[in-house]
Amino acid sequence: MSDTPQLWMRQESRPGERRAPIVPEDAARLVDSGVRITVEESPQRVFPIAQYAEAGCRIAAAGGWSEAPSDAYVVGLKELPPDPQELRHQHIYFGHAYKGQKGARALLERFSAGGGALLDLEYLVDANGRRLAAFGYWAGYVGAALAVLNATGRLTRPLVPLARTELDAALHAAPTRQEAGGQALRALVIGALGRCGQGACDALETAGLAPTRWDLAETADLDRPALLAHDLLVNTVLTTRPLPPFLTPSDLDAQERRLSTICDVTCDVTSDCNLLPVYDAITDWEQPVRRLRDGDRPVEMIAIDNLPSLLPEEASRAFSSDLLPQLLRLISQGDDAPAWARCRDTFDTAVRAGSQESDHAR
Ligand SMILES: NC(=O)c1ccc[n+]([C@@H]2O[C@H](COP(=O)([O-])OP(=O)(O)OC[C@H]3O[C@@H](n4cnc5c(N)ncnc54)[C@H](O)[C@@H]3O)[C@@H](O)[C@H]2O)c1
Repeated sequence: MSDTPQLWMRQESRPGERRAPIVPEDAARLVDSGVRITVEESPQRVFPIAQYAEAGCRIAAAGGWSEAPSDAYVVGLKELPPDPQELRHQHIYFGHAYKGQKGARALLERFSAGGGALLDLEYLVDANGRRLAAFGYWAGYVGAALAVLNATGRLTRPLVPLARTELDAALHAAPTRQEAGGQALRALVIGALGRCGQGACDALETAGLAPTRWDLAETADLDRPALLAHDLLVNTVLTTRPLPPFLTPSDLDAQERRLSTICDVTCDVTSDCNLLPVYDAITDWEQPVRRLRDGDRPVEMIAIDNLPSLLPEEASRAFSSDLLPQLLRLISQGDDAPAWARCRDTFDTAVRAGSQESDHAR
């Protein structure tokens, strides 16, 4: 028997989450490379369990990870269930535990209590701090698609996960050229050179539009009238420091405004970094659109923070393909592999900071 650690892909416990961090084709590649993988059964995952079995994975019951061998890396995407309280494994997923989020301290304490560790996928970065595996492209694609469908009166509610062919068919059918008094819709993507931005531009092109593309150079001296002269705005900017906003509430009352649908893919609504302080809460699959201005010139906002989950197959494939080489390095080098060492350092720093805060509080 091999003494190298194994991967254990758990079931996602969040309702409606159909994505997987490792798709069956990549599971087969890992198995071919000598990696042992156990995959939990899941009624909601978009990839049938049989495909993982065919790939050579061992199959386990949903939730079986808590009994996995201690050296197994437990791989997932979204939050862990509340039990077991003590976490003894190394967990690879999006923990959202380092920015003071709700429940962050309690989660880190669960790891400390069990001797496990969080290898947070958001902090799996290269030497320049660039994310190595991310869902951005499909987030931007879906966000821009929803904006088009909303602006053309084609958005159906509630939103449900779908295949790209269905979404693209809806985009092809959307009357983007007849809207706004017979003129083609004018769409602007800010952050167009980034992952989400590229996805957004591609979705707009699929809908027959030629988006205006702005990134850092174009917003350095913001031309707000030009911004307001677009029907659709898709914001995909990533900023980690507060900057002057792209829009303020008074801009929505401007006479010359053409803007009628905004999709804030970035969704920094409650943070100091929010570049669109014209709304105060995200929207969701049940109620994807919020009206910011009524009357004959309405403005509507879409701000959904789990956009890639709406295209689970494509989003999973892209993410898994990014993650695959990193998993191979993890198995061969452990967390000595530079990217995983960075991840582990981020966790250790957060745990130390948490225990210092607790000491001060005593
Ligand atoms: N809503 C969702 O479901 C969802 C999913 C994935 C990512 N996101 C969020 O989307 C955002 C973008 O993610 P990404 O992976 O595309 O990031 P990225 O780093 O690939 O791209 C960000 C882009 O923003 C540009 N930018 C930064 N500051 C700017 C400014 N002031 N003006 C114009 N452009 C500017 C950068 O140059 C870059 O091209 C992040 O905040 C991320 O958390 C949201």
